[in-house]
Amino acid sequence: MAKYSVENEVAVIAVDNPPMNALSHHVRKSLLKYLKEAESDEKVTSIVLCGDGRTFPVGADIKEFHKSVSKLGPTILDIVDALEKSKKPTIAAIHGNALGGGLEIALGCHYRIAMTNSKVGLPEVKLGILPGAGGTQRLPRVIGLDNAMQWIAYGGHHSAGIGASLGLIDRVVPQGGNIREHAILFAKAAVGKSLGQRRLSNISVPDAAKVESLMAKHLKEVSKKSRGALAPIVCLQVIKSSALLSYQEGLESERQGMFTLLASSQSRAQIYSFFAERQVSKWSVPGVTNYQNAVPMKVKAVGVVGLGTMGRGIAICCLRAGKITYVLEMNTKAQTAGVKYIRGYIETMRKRKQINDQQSSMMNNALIPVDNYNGLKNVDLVIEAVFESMKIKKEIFKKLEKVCKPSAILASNTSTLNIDEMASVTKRPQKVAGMHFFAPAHIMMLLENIRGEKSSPETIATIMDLGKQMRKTTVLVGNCHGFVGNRMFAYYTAESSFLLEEGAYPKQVDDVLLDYGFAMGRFQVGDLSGTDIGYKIRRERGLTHKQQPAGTPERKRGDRRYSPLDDFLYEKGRYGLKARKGWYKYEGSRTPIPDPEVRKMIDDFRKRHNINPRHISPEETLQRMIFPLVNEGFNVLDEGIAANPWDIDMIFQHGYAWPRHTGGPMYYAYTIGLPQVLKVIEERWKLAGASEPHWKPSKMLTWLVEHHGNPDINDWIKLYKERKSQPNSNL
Ligand SMILES: CC(C)(COP(=O)(O)OP(=O)(O)OC[C@H]1O[C@@H](n2cnc3c(N)ncnc32)[C@H](O)[C@@H]1OP(=O)(O)O)[C@@H](O)C(=O)NCCC(=O)NCCSC(=O)C[C@@H](O)CCCCCCCCCCCCC(=O)O
Ligand SMILES: NC(=O)c1ccc[n+]([C@@H]2O[C@H](COP(=O)([O-])OP(=O)(O)OC[C@H]3O[C@@H](n4cnc5c(N)ncnc54)[C@H](O)[C@@H]3O)[C@@H](O)[C@H]2O)c1
Repeated sequence: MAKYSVENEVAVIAVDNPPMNALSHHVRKSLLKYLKEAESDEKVTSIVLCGDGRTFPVGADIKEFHKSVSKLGPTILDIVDALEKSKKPTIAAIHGNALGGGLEIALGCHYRIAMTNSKVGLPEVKLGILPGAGGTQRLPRVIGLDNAMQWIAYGGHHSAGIGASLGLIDRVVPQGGNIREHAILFAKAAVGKSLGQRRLSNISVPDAAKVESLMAKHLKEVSKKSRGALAPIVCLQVIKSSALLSYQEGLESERQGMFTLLASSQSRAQIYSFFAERQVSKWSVPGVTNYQNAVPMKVKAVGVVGLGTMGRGIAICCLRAGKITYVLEMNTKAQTAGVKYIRGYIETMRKRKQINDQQSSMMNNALIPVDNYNGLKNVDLVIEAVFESMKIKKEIFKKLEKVCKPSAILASNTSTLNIDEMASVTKRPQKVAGMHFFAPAHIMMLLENIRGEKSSPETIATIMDLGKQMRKTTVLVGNCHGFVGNRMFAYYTAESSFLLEEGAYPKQVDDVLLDYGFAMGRFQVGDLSGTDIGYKIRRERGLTHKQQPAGTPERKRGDRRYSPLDDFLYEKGRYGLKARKGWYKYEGSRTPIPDPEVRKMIDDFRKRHNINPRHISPEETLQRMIFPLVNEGFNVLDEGIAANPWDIDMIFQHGYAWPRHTGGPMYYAYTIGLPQVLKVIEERWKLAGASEPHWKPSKMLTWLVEHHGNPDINDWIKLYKERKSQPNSNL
């Protein structure tokens, strides 16, 4: 709804649709009604449009997309038109965020004023669509093509100050000011002034002459940054029309572009992702606790043990979240290097103006290096990030148990190991949990939090809350080897090596993944993270080539198929980018170059095992990489290790850079259709047999297909768990 009042001859229309004032159908109806009322009321000389509560409208109601209600008029464009055509000056008074359709209605207004801390932007591209209420045609007319392409194709949020510097915002209201009062005064002063040039559809695009070169520049950038995504490209094509066509023709191109994008599976996947991101914070442990009733502990001070690759990134996350951060490292050199790295990073943030001088000195003061466990006696929570060894981790947990106050939570950043086993050496298993960060910890958005068997509701609530304070996409999962992400990802990695054995080379596999939309292929990522990481994990599990007793078949571990190619690579000192050689070689830059030495290693291996290499199609490559991972995803859901398919999808989008426009592995399977996915898995299972158990069709997947075909992803858990809970379900 909207609220209407007239103050001092100024009509004030305030959108009132909490929490974000989205422009839902009922809001659009009421907005247009009040606009007409203000227009026809002779006592009204000007009109202010604003948002009640937290914010100016943040755009269309995303819940209405792909539903019949979206087709009900008036549209946002009808409102934009009415605002622009008004004979009385219209002023948008922005506080909070003016995003998407919200900014488009502000662009329909003759003037825009904004609170200094407000944000503006057209983020539709992130939903796989484009600004569909004239934004692609009006924004370039105010801020120029180059800026508009940048804003729309990347969907960023920009400060009011930046907006003002580009001519989008006519006045910035300082902190503490009352936006509504300022807008009313502004509106009074605008009465009687010519509105001709204030109607943005009347003016031309300032840098229209540069359209071709700008188009080439931005197309190149988006194809690199958003590989495989349709929306950024369609956005650019439609913005181009603003420079070459009339406003009306440009609008038609916008309409066509919107139809194309709305009809694509990508927009559905991205809208799913928008809600999934918010859904994961509403965690629940069925029958035990959930986000609404568990109360987090207050965490003022955190300890980080181990200051290697992960520990330093984790410490930065803690400092950014305002925590006093004690860091303990056993190796003096590593301690000095780690502290230097963290302080250097704080300084970089300051130089980039991500933090101010005061914040920088607060963070520096909050970083406290200690050289023994006693130094951690006052912390509320410890995150252990030492070598991936159960023995070492248990020793550390025993020490922490002794020195830390009884209320302190003990968390491990282990990527694979059993949290309950670590908890078992303490007297506080209810206070033990996993906090699995992804490398680099201060950059990657994912935090996979692991609840142990005995973790208390307070412990779970605290680690989830801490993730939120760190602004991470924080997903709660259960305890098992590799948890959700690494457990599923192991099959993706394993299959990639099997593909090499059978006929592919690293670049061939990586190219397929790049075409799918990954920013990097599996072997490029392996080189970037370091091939030693996987090796150490395999060594901890006794799997590596060198650990096997004489006579062990090279391609088997127990009765399972195993590819030793990754071990051979490591044993040749090819540790990845840091060694300037891994699956690829690197000559002076980070560009991966296929290396004949690796090719020879693979060829020799095939010869030794009498493998006749065959051509492997891109389709088979993709299915072999992704479908076992999806199959394991269903096992993870079946076991309750992940609560929902979108939890898995968020883990992969934010922890493994899975392309957002596919929605994630589980949503992708849904897009393809579960029956088709199962068919391929079953065929492969027949071929591979018991030595490749990751192809054994998941019970949950099989049941869903047999009984429901391709049910809505939102119903998977409900349908399956209902059936599973029935007696004699055999599930
Ligand atoms: C604004 C935010 C940055 C705030 O972040 P914050 O972290 O503070 O809060 P949350 O993100 O947790 O949000 C709280 C709560 O609100 C829900 N919510 C937020 N935004 C919307 C929204 N736009 N619609 C619906 N619900 C919303 C959110 O889900 C949370 O609730 P939950 O229960 O899930 O916890 C941040 O919220 C944010 O980034 N929001 C989205 C901003 C955005 O993307 N805006 C663009 C929207 S798309 C758009 O505006 C399109 C326009 O160009 C118009 C296109 C017209 C084309 C016509 C074709 C078809 C059809 C559809 C109907 C359109 C009507 C029409 O034109 O007539
Ligand atoms: N590197 C990754 O990509 C990644 C990602 C997620 C999780 N992890 C997990 O994080 C943990 C750390 O991994 P990393 O890559 O940072 O390892 P790393 O080898 O870079 O750092 C580990 C650090 O711990 C220190 N250390 C070892 N024993 C110690 C002790 N008893 N007390 C204090 N310090 C000690 C070492 O000196 C070293 O500096 C592992 O459990 C790993 O599985 C790693």
